[in-house]
Amino acid sequence: MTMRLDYLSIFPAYFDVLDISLLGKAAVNGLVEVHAHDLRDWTHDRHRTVDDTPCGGGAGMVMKPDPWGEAFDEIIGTEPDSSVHVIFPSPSGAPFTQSAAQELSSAVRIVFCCGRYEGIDHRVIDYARSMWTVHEVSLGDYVLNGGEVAALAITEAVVRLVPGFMGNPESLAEESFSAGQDGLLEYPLFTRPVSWRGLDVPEVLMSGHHGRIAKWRRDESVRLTCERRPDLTDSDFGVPH
Ligand SMILES: COc1ccc(Cn2ccc3ccc(-c4cc(N)[nH]n4)cc32)cc1
Repeated sequence: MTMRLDYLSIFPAYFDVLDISLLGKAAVNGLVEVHAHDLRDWTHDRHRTVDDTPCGGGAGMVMKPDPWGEAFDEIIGTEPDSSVHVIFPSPSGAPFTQSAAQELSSAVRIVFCCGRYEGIDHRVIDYARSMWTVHEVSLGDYVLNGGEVAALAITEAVVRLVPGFMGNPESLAEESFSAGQDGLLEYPLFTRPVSWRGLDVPEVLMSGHHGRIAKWRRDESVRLTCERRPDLTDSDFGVPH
């Protein structure tokens, strides 16, 4: 099953990068199909205007609804279809999580609507909600200039979970935030040389004693999680506060 990804933006060149590395390979393997579109292709004035001043006043500019609606008609269609997932990155969106990425990895179609300026006329989101499955998502509590970088991050988080994408699916189970780690941060990783600039690999990892290695790794995950992400330590996970 091929996943179709569409990107609507006034900077479609942001998505040229999707031809590189793993994502490029996935596209070649037919796992994903990527289409980037310039929102200005759905404007009709000489200046290809996509923005206007906010109703009710306020600073900055708001993206007009018209180009979005015409782009939707052409790219997605005019019939409702709940199997189409439309993602609006937004500073006021719900936090994007690994479980959201997991859910989206089984989608047949995802359309990323990348806003700029102060954002998109809200009726665009309301219209999209009446037609498709809409997700307004934030990448985190920091401010970007537009939705493109967020769309790239979400794309990578989702596509790497598509069955057949990762060469070694076992590696997915051991990662931070994956269910396999009980919601804990990943333990520190080491490889050869065993001694490097006076810094040595922890002896336990060279002991060949799998039980002790597993305990060291678990203890390190708990220590790191308590130190850096107390919000992840919850009595449900049995991790001490
Ligand atoms: C505070 O109000 C703001 C309103 C708009 C903007 C610029 N902008 C325009 C579209 C757009 C889409 C996503 C994001 C974004 C997402 C996250 N996690 N941070 N920033 C930012 C975006 C900045 C701030």
